[in-house]
Amino acid sequence: MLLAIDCGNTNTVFSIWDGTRFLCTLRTATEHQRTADQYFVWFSTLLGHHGIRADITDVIISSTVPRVVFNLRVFADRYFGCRPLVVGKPECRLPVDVRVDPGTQVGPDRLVNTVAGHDLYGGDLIIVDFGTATTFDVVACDGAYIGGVIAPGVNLSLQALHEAAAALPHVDVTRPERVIGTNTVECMQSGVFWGYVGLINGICERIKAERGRAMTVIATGGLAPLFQQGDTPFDGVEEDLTMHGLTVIHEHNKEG
Ligand SMILES: Nc1ncnc2c1ncn2[C@@H]1O[C@H](COP(=O)(O)OP(=O)(O)O)[C@@H](O)[C@H]1O
Ligand SMILES: CC(C)(COP(=O)(O)O)[C@@H](O)C(=O)NCCC(=O)O
Ligand SMILES: [K+]
Repeated sequence: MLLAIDCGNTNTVFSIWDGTRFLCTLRTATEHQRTADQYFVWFSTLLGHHGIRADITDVIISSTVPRVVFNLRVFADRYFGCRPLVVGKPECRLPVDVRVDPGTQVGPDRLVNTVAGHDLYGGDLIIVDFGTATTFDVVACDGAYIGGVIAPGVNLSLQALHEAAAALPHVDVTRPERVIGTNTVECMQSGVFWGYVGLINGICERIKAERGRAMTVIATGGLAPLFQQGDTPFDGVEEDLTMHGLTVIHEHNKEG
């Protein structure tokens, strides 16, 4: 069985793939100090709690935080006796091209999303991923990653308002019915939600105009379903897009 690990700047997600389906998905905060032993205590406790017996033989990691990779490598080696595939490292081959400026380091999560999007949808794509940052990945019809957009994440924007302005509280993102708020919380929620809807629409329109063609827009990340309710141009929402991409990349590396 494959253990796929997707480490973002906020959360790290572990999923066990048995070749047909994901047996479970576990989420923990990303902390670079966490040791291999700490990962294992947490991981094995939760598997026990869910009554899952998993015979893990392979591990694949995508990490937007380089410092956590060392301990995740030790975790794979010590507890599953395997050398993990790490997306973005030269030994991990991708089934798609990456066409960006020479020397550019593309976030591995964006490469994984590209592979998954191309596998599931084909064609020209825009992939919107709501993480710590909100990223737009542009995928050509042959599956190549050809660039994109990085915008501040939704929660990061709300957090920044709260931290920078003494009178603004911490609020959660939600879809306000009206644009005009009649109290501070509603005003902030409107600014972030409807502001973000404008950002998503505007960027997708401009990408399509720049490419001069129709494109399929896929959204992923925890907040994708929320924004689907806001006049956004999503043709599909795929909550497990990154995990799917990790299984495709693992398979591709096994093949040859
Ligand atoms: N379903 C959800 N509802 C509300 N907020 C969410 C949801 N899923 C994730 N978030 C928030 O979105 C932000 C980004 O989370 P995540 O997608 O895990 O980012 P990353 O991949 O960068 O670690 C975090 O602040 C997280 O708490
Ligand atoms: C843009 C990101 C910070 C998004 O990461 P996330 O929000 O998933 O933690 C990450 O993909 C990254 O660090 N990228 C490197 C720069 C680039 O992709 O061009
Ligand atoms: K992510």
